[in-house]
Amino acid sequence: MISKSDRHSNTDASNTRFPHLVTGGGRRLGLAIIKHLVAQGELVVTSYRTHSHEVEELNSLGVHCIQADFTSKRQLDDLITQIQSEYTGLRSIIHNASDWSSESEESDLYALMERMWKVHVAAPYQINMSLKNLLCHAAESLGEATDIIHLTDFVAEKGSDKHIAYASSKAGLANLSLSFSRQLAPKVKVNAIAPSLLMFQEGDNKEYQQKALKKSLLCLEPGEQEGVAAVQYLLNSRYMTGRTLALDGGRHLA
Ligand SMILES: NC(=O)C1=CN([C@@H]2O[C@H](COP(=O)(O)OP(=O)(O)OC[C@H]3O[C@@H](n4cnc5c(N)ncnc54)[C@H](OP(=O)(O)O)[C@@H]3O)[C@@H](O)[C@H]2O)C=CC1
Ligand SMILES: Nc1nc2c(c(=O)[nH]1)N=C([C@H](O)[C@@H](O)CO)CN2
Repeated sequence: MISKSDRHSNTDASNTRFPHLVTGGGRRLGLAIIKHLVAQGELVVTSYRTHSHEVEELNSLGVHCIQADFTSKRQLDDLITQIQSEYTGLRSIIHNASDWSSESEESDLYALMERMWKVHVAAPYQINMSLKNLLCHAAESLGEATDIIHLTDFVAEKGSDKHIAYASSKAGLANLSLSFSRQLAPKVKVNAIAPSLLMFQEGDNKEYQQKALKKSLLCLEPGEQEGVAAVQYLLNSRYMTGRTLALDGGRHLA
């Protein structure tokens, strides 16, 4: 029997390691979270929508990459079925996948809201409901709580002028943290991370960037590692659940 202190943080007495599931792992924050976990020797499964050289890189790192567009119920069901058939437990589920669409980009507003809800609420809800038993099994085997982490957004609480449907769906995602933290305690901790600005999109011009930076007290673009550090804090925490880490540079006071 190896002592708990000798075990890898994510290995049970039978030396079984339980993977992290990260959704939207093909770029930016999701990709950075995965590389951070892999660098620590963790096992990772990820869902991606669009195949890319980054996905190929993740495959070469031993990450189990599964294609799934969350606007397709069949693809979401297939993702869940594949994970249920290949794994007996999960160390965490990190809901990072997101579609940041605005009203200006979509003439069919019903379709926009439907897509926002599918990606940010329906998919995380179905994944949590279908895979919570794997999180609980891993917690029992490891002798410590496992994690669900929802990537929400500052605008979930404040609303948005140009991303109304997006913001409302992120509020729905934030609400999932409350229900699942009550339902799954103490085996599973359920928390959210609500950034206001982590990193700009490639196409954001200087005028837009300057305007966005001035919205917070700290006036800076922290970068993806700010989000990675928040994820690691929640994975390490033994006493936080049902809460949200606000990564907003003091925007609530600006
Ligand atoms: N960047 C920031 O400043 C902020 C980010 N956040 C949140 O943090 C998280 C990470 O942000 P960021 O890295 O910028 O996100 P990105 O928008 O750059 O990437 C989102 C990921 O989600 C995937 N995705 C998009 N649509 C779907 C879909 N229909 N089905 C499945 N996957 C999909 C994308 O896949 P593909 O690459 O194939 O398109 C991509 O991998 C998100 O939840 C975001 O809302 C919140 C506030 C600020
Ligand atoms: N899925 C995404 N959500 C968000 C993004 C993004 O790039 N992808 N970016 C933001 C911005 O940082 C915005 O808050 C300020 O420019 C918000 N959500």
